[in-house]
Amino acid sequence: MNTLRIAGGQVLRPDATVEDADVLVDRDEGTILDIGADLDAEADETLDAEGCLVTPGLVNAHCHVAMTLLRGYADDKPLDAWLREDIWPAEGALTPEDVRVGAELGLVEMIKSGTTAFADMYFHVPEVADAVAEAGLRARLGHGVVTLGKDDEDARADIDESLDVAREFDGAADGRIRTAAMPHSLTTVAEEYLREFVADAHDEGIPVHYHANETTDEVDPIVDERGERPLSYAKDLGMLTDDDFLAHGVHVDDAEIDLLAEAGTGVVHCPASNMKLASGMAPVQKLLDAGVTVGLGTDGAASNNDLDMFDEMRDAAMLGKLAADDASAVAAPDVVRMATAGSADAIDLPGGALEVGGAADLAVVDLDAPHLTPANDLVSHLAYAARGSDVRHTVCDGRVLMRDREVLTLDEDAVMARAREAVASLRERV
Ligand SMILES: CSC[C@H]1O[C@@H](n2cnc3c(O)ncnc32)[C@H](O)[C@@H]1O
Ligand SMILES: [Zn+2]
Repeated sequence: MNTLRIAGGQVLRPDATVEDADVLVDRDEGTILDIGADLDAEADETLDAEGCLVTPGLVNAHCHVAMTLLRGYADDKPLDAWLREDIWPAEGALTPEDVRVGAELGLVEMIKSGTTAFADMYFHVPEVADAVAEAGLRARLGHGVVTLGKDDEDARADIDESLDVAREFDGAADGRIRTAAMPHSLTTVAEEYLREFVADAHDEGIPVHYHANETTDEVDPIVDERGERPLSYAKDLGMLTDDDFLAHGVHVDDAEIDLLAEAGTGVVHCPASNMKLASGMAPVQKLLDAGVTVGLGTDGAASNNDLDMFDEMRDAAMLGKLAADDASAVAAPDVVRMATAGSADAIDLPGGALEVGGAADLAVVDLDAPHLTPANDLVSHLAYAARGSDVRHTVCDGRVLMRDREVLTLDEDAVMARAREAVASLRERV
């Protein structure tokens, strides 16, 4: 058996306690063999975790990873204008190679900030999947479908591509890649297509992921035209099952929260994107109180503007308190759970907890920094004070993806150089 030992650190356990312990990993199986203070087995490789906190790898449950190329491309606009005036025209000019390098750039950023798994909605998914296979993370990938403005033939071709991609890539990269069918939203895919698309996906056991209840501009027309709330419409369309997960859920009323809790549909909270686009404040504490599975996501780097899940935890805690008008709402252990087990649960991928027999997906956070001193409460530090740049080592599926801040699976400098070139060329074309 080929083993890895993460030695000399403190370990964050699923019950949010912290203990002095080593973590022993079976690299062949990609699982945790043991966690404890007195492990005497020799290991084939050791990662030094002295002065560090070993946490589950962070799980970014909603992203458009190749949008790193559009970071800073268009800021300071609301969602609809931002998409229509800037983002969609630029995305129309992206080549498969652009998406590949954008994805690689995002994956380097994720590895460097302790993220080991993510869910992604984009296009040119084969290129994203190749990049994920090389980088070594886990992902749930899907082709995002928009039928708005398309004729019937193009709309059906987009849906077919989403289903084909979901079939073809499920289980790729030694099982680290899973898939979903991804209608973009309840307003950008017409009802006549949504109903059939969702039924076809579910018939084949493919989960569905979509944006929902993100802005009032999106919610109000649904209510006006149908006389029902968006998530009642989603339920009618069959898109509210416990395999499905939606992004945002900002403008949800109490009845919709009950629908989510009853159905077991996951909600991915994206606080930075919601603040930047001024979309609104999701009622996260209410969702948690109702028993809804809540994960955390960055959304794309063009509306965030980074993929750092530590930032996201802090934003979620701060915004959750404002939304609830209660400083005790969305507390540190809640956001850490959302960024780990909550997200893993929402997108149904392994990871999110450090436990014997579980996935060896972890981040080693170096605590030897002024902003993490003194170590009064390490869960508080993860939620409120730590940064992605504090991550020293990242491990996914038992494989070391970053050691002492050196990314081992992708060439960081080369990826950045290719991304700069791709964007220079894109800017000439758009
Ligand atoms: C068709 S692939 C996915 C599609 O979603 C766009 N997108 C990025 N951020 C958001 C957001 O916050 N709400 C809705 N849609 C978003 C992305 O640019 C792609 O076009
Ligand atoms: Zn999104």
